[in-house]
Amino acid sequence: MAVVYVSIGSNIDREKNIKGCLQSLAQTFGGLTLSPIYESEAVGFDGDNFYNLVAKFDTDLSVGELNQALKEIEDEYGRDRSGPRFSGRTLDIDILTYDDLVGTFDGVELPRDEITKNAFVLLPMVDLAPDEKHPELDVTYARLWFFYDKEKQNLWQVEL
Ligand SMILES: Nc1ncnc2c1ncn2[C@@H]1O[C@H](COP(=O)(O)OP(=O)(O)OP(=O)(O)O)[C@@H](O)[C@H]1O
Ligand SMILES: Nc1nc2c(c(=O)[nH]1)N=C(CO)CN2
Repeated sequence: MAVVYVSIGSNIDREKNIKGCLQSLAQTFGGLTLSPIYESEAVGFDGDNFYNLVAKFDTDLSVGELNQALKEIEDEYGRDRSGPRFSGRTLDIDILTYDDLVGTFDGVELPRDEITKNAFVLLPMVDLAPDEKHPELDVTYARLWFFYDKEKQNLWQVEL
């Protein structure tokens, strides 16, 4: 069994899509541990605010199989892959870490570099695993958050 952390985001029909995503993930992978949900402004493009969270679960799937399974869940929620990379999205699920793997596996870069770049990924990761170490940097997530430039992004916790 591998322990996986994934980030989940939506800025179109976001409450419905996030709730549906969590149901589908639970159905496919069993028990999930969830961070709080955060709202933040769209980073990188001018669009509606996002909801984001991080989920932790166990899986026997390989990295490639997991990536495929997550894409199928994205597709269930009407993900349109034809638009520009930075545009509104019904549902985005990205693998952040898979055990302590470092490198590129079936086209998936691990750990995902958004962990250290975006508060909407790093803060929910800190909520779930403050004392765990980032596999590549060998520094705890709590420490990464301590050094994160908090001016860079405004985000606030929401209840669905
Ligand atoms: N850590 C990762 N998690 C998921 N996909 C990854 C990762 N690293 C690389 N990839 C590759 O990037 C592709 C992402 O495709 P997708 O259609 O989800 O793009 P996107 O969601 O528009 O990009 P992003 O999620 O970065 O905004 C995946 O098929 C995968 O091959
Ligand atoms: N706040 C926020 N901004 C984003 C997000 C996201 O999940 N949250 N995802 C993006 C593309 O993956 C681009 N910008």
